[in-house]
Amino acid sequence: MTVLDVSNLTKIYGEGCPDCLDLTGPEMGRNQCPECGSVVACADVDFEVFQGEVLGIVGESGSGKSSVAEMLSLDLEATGGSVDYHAIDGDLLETDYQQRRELQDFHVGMVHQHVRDGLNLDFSGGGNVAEKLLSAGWRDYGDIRDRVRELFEDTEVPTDRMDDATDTYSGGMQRRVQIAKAIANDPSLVVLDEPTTGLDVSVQARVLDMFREIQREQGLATIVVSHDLGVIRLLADRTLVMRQGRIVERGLTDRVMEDPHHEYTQTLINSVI
Ligand SMILES: Nc1ncnc2c1ncn2[C@@H]1O[C@H](COP(=O)(O)OP(=O)(O)OP(=O)(O)O)[C@@H](O)[C@H]1O
Repeated sequence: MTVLDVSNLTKIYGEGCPDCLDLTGPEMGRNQCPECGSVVACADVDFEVFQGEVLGIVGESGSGKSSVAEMLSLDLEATGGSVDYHAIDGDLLETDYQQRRELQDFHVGMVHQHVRDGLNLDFSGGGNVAEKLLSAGWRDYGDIRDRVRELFEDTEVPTDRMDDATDTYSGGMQRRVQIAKAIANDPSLVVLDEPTTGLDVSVQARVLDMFREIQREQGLATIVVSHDLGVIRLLADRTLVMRQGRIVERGLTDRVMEDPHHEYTQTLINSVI
């Protein structure tokens, strides 16, 4: 089942002009329009995401990955395009404020690149997850505690730390709490933006393994955005490669990694071998 169908997704920072799209992109070697100075973060981005699959988006810093992720998690307004989303049977980009809140509360879980964008570090870890349950209508204190405990167990956060302030948690624990919060209301889509930023290598592997297990068990449609090919290789079934705001290559992750067709993908892969 198709969860998300993205067509011509475009984000331009700035006023934009009729030449922006023609004068930017990988062939032009830039993402800033020389005519008007606007930055074309991404343009003409097309893809589908199916239930139970992980789609990876990889590219170097500035290629437009986060802009795509934030538009799909409804944290950033798109300049153009359409996103058919099965949960609302319509265009995600045409939703009003109320619908967006509802989608973020129930249907789309986001794990932000920067912990501070996803968690209130002054709240307890449990409080951060409880906040997400409260916004979805949970009211009974005991039920909320039980659900938070269950989510902490699933994401391997020590339950005896539930009531401690989140800023006393390790980086890996904070990332796990973000994942617990993202999946709290059984969303149909989870977006992970650079899920291992700031974690050391052994912690990265444990967080990714834990997420992969939950993702498989729950059949979550997931988009994972990373500059790190190791993260993409470990999580993604299919991969899109972005450069200067455009998709330059797409395919099954194994194929993209082992037999990259585009010169840029070959350079990316060679740079980590
Ligand atoms: N608020 C903004 N105003 C102007 N330009 C922006 C803004 N946010 C992002 N950009 C520009 O848009 C382009 C794409 O940025 P984006 O963050 O989507 O890329 P990215 O691939 O996720 O990079 P990173 O991994 O470094 O976050 C970059 O050139 C960036 O400088």
